[in-house]
Amino acid sequence: MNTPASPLQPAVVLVNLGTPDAPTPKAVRRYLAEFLHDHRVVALTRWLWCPILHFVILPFRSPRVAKLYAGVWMDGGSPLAVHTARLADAVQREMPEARVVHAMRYGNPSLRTVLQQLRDAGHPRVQVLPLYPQYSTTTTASVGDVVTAVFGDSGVARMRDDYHVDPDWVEAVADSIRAHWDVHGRGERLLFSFHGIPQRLADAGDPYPLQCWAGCDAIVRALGLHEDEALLTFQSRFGREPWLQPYTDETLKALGGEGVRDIDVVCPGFAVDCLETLEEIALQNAEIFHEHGGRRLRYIPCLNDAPAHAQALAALVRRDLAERA
Ligand SMILES: C=CC1=C(C)c2cc3[nH]c(cc4nc(cc5[nH]c(cc1n2)c(C)c5CCC(=O)O)C(CCC(=O)O)=C4C)c(C)c3C=C
Ligand SMILES: [Fe+2]
Ligand SMILES: [Fe+2]
Repeated sequence: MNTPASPLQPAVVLVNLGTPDAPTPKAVRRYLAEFLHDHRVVALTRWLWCPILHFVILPFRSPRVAKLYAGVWMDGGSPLAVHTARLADAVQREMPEARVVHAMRYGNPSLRTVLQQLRDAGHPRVQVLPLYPQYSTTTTASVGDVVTAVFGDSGVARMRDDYHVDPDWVEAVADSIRAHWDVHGRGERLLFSFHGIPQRLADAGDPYPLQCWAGCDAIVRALGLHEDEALLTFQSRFGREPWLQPYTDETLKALGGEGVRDIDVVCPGFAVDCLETLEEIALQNAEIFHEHGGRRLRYIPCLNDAPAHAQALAALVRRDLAERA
């Protein structure tokens, strides 16, 4: 937290998922252990899940995933950490009237610690914005758990649930796609790839897939695309059960086989670039597309700390704070 503290100001906390502190098996293991112990992420009973996690997933996944992180690591750290910090700085510049900080649900800076510091500093209003445009019990609700644990029902802290069809955000994403087309040219299709969740959770009422569809629809309309020019898929499967479909990798294989040569991919479920966009989409899925006959997969970066992104988020937070004034 690098902004001078003024307890009378409202505080704004931008929360992202979290990421390892280093691209090493040890740091990745520590991060995955915290992440995958969260009941919101894996709800299996602990006597069943803990042996699988401690004896299979953590020992085997950590060294493999550490190599993937090493391939996208930036000078200042993991892309998710660097871009989230820069985004918080950009929102702070848009909101001099508030103290804007960022926190991570897993890893550092720890959400619990950041919230405790803000509570102890006596900020009268704390507005929490999870950097997930679409609500999911696996992500947004987990942030809510920590907010409730720290602030209880004091009324000091409030959290926004989603912003998947916020007009400023939709326009910022659409503008970033247009700007990318202006510089790099336009592929035959625009594929929207969102992080998946288990299908079981959607069946139980998690609104996440509906919000992905609604947001995608709004962006497609803002771009004036025909329905058959855009596709929506889900990436980042984890475990063996069915996740939301269609899957991104399977769709790219099929498109390559159908003779589609150039494709653009955008990931509006991710506020900032991270392992899942820079490695899974821009590297792994680009290779899959090539292997199946595609020529070029152009990845359109996340909004990151673009001024339009910071302005859209600042406007959301300002509205949320005004409702409580
Ligand atoms: C954008 C929203 C996200 C949802 C919904 C989500 C659900 C979800 N994720 C896992 C398992 C993993 N996700 C991992 C990385 C990761 N996930 C998100 C976002 C969402 N996850 C982001 C932004 C990232 C990247 C973090 C980074 O450091 O860059 C990982 C770690 C990487 C790996 O081991 O593959 C796992 C594991 C589950 C199980 C889940 C819902 C049940
Ligand atoms: Fe455990
Ligand atoms: Fe994830």
